[in-house]
Amino acid sequence: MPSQSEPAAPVITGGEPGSFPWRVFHERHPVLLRQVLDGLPYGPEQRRAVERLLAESTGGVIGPLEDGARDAAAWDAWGLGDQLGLRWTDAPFLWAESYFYRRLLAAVGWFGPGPWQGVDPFGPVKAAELGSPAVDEELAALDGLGTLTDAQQDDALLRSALWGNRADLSFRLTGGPASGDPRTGLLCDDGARFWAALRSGPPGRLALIADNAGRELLPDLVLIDRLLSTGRASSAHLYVKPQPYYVSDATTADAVAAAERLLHAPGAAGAVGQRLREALTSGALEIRTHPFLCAPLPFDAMPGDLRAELSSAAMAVVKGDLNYRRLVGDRHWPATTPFADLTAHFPAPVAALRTLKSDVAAGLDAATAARLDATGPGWRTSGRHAVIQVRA
Ligand SMILES: O=P(O)(O)OC[C@H]1O[C@](O)(CO)[C@@H](O)[C@@H]1O
Repeated sequence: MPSQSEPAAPVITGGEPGSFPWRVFHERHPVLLRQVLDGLPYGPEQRRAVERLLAESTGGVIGPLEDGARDAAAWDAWGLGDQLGLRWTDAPFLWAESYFYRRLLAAVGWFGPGPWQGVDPFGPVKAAELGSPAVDEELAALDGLGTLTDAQQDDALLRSALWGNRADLSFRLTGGPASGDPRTGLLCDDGARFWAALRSGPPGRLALIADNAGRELLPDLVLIDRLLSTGRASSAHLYVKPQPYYVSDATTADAVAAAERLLHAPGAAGAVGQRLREALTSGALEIRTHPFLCAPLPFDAMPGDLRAELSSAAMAVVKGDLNYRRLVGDRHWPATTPFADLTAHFPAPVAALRTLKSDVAAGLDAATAARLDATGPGWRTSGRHAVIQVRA
C-alpha cells in the first residue's frame, strides 16, 4: 500500500454511465441472467426472483439479504449496512459485483431448502466448456512438451496458466477477448523472478488461489503438477470458492471435475491426471476454501485464520482479474504504482497471473503505461493484455 502519508487512490465505482463497471451492471448482467434462466428449468418462483434482482441492480437500490440468510452476520461484517439503499453502481464496484452474485444464488434457490439447493446456476456452461473439443486439443498439446528443455517447459506451463485466465465465461458473454496475441500482450513479465524465488530456498508449500474452472483451472493443475513433480514445491494448496461466483469461478466440484478430465485424458495429460490423483489422495495437494474467498473486500482485509494459513506458503500464485483487484485494491491507482507496494500487506511471497479485464492496473513501467493510454482506455478491460507480477 502507498505510505500512510499518501492518500489512497479513489475506489472504483460505476457511478459514471458508460464506465466499465456501469456496463457490467447494465449490459453484461442482463445477458448473464438470461443465460442462467435458459440454462436450467427453473420454475416461476426462481425466474421471478432473478427478474427482480435484474430490475433492482439496474434501476433500483441495494436491498437486503433474504430473511434467515445463514451468512447474514458475515455480510454485516463485510459492510452490507453501509451499502443498503445506495444505487448499485454507486457502491464500490468490487463490493457491488460480489453482492450481486450472492443475491443471484439466493434467487435461484442455491441456499435452499428446496429442490434447487446446491445446484450451480452456472453448471451447464461450465460443463459444456469442460467437455468441449477445444479442451481435448489443449490437453493433447501437452504431448509436445517433452521436446522442450526443462526451462522451456517451465515457461510454457506458466504462460499457459496465465493465458488460461482469458477463458472466463462471464467475460465471453459479451464478446470477450476473442483475440489477443499471447506473445505481444504481456505487459510485465516477472516469470524469471518467479522461478528464481522458488529456487531460492528449500521447497515449500505452493498456494494457488484459483480463478475460473475448466479451461483456466486445467493449466493451473498442470502447473501445480509441474512444481510438485519436479520438487520445486513440497506440497500445494489449491484455494477454490466455497460457492458459485462470478459465473465460472472454480468450486470444489469444479476442481474435482477438472482433475477427472485430466485423469481420463490420453497421453501426457492422463499422466498428469494420475499424479494429481495420487497427490490429492496422499495430501500432497489439498483443495481448500474459506468464506472470505467470496467476500466483497480486498485481500488486505483478510481474516486472521486465512492470513495465518497463507503466511506459511513459500509462494502464493494469485490467478485472474478479480483476485488481482482484491490483491492490489480495486482503486484507480496510477498504472505505474509499484506492485510490491500494493501487495506488501499480503502474508506470503506472491505471483499474480492476470489478464486485464477491469479498470485497475499497477506495476507497469512509465513508457508502457503511456503507450497504452495513447490508445484510449480500452486496454485495461479488453482481456488482450496480461501481466506476470511477482513480489518475492
Ligand atoms: O475471471 P476473472 O479473470 O477474475 O475476471 C472477472 C472479471 O470479469 C468481470 O466480472 C467483468 O465481467 C470483472 O469485473 C471481473 O474482475
